[in-house]
Amino acid sequence: MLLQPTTTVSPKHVLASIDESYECCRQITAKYSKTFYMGTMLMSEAKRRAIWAIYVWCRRTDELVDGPSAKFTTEATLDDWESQLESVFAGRPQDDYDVAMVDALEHFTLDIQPFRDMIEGQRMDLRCSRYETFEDLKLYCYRVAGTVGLMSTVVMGVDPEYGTAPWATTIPCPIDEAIALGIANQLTNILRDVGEDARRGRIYLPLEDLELFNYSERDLINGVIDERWRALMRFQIQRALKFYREAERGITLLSPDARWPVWSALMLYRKILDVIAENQYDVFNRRAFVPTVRKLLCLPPALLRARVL
Ligand SMILES: CC(C)=CCC/C(C)=C/CC/C(C)=C/CC/C(C)=C/[C@@H]1[C@@H](COP(=O)(O)OP(=O)(O)O)[C@]1(C)CC/C=C(\C)CC/C=C(\C)CCC=C(C)C
Ligand SMILES: Nc1ncnc2c1ncn2[C@@H]1O[C@H](COP(=O)(O)OP(=O)(O)OP(=O)(O)O)[C@@H](O)[C@H]1O
Ligand SMILES: [Mn+2]
Repeated sequence: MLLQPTTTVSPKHVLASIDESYECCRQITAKYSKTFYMGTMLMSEAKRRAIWAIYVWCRRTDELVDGPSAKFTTEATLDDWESQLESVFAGRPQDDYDVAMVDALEHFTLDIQPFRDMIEGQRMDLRCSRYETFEDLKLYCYRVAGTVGLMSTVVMGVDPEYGTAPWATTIPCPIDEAIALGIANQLTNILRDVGEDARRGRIYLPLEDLELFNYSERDLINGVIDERWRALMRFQIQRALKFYREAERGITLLSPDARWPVWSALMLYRKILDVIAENQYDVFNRRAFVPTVRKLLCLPPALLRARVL
């Protein structure tokens, strides 16, 4: 599936209908991410359609710096993509995929800022290939993934029950927890893809952490797996788990029909960390992969937690 339009849309071009556009977004979500698609299948129709539209917008943004034509992406490409985003928020779709986004924006009051922040995260990928400290990496993770948490939370909604307590003046919104789940997912993704990224000349693990474990950039590029590496990886996994724990606390505040999907997405993604450990931290030669059966096995415990926590 080609995610970027090949031609500029002329004013006379007839765009896809709303239903066609959502159907395209559904198919792309299903093709690119079984984990998130499975999560959306547990939501109401309106919510899941909006999440598919957002997924496709995020996937297209990511493809600009990560996809097959990434070598042609410049700052100007991202500036144009940001202009297209402004058009979508002004209710003017520029291509078939935008149609669903414009419709989703009519149903949910999404803020444009997280979308802009994600594009800024992609600019970081153009400008730098190393992160000195964890604080630097955390900003990157907020931009490319914490933002997804903010976007999704608006669609999923919070439980109105929390606003009915006599002392409550507003309904609490688990913003920090939503960002934490994005960061946890991104850290997991970074650990899974260490080898692939190194082959593309990119190191996301903070250099200060490499130094702490006396493991050099050269070791990483050569894929050296020894006790230093395993200790470094255990440290990274523990850090990701802290973000997952913070995220867990926010799920109870979400609208009841969103809790199961989010618990499932959390458990399914976190499983990747278990697989990395089962693979003896070899993220250089093998991709940590959670088989579909194991993913399905996560669904009943996720339901249980969604009901009782
Ligand atoms: C179930 C649900 C609500 C899912 C949200 C689905 C969604 C809109 C996902 C967008 C994902 C996307 C394409 C982002 C672009 C940047 C990127 C690639 C980020 C990485 C995602 C993983 O994708 P994948 O494994 O396919 O990676 P590869 O490209 O294959 O390498 C990320 C790791 C980020 C994903 C972050 C989230 C899904 C945020 C999760 C947070 C919430 C749903 C908020 C929950 C609320 C509370 C209160 C906890
Ligand atoms: N950038 C891409 N270009 C083309 N196809 C892709 C791309 N990314 C993923 N895919 C397709 O999507 C499928 C699933 O991708 P992936 O390896 O991310 O696993 P997944 O089962 O979707 O898990 P997750 O939901 O955790 O990402 C792959 O088999 C691949 O065919
Ligand atoms: Mn994927």
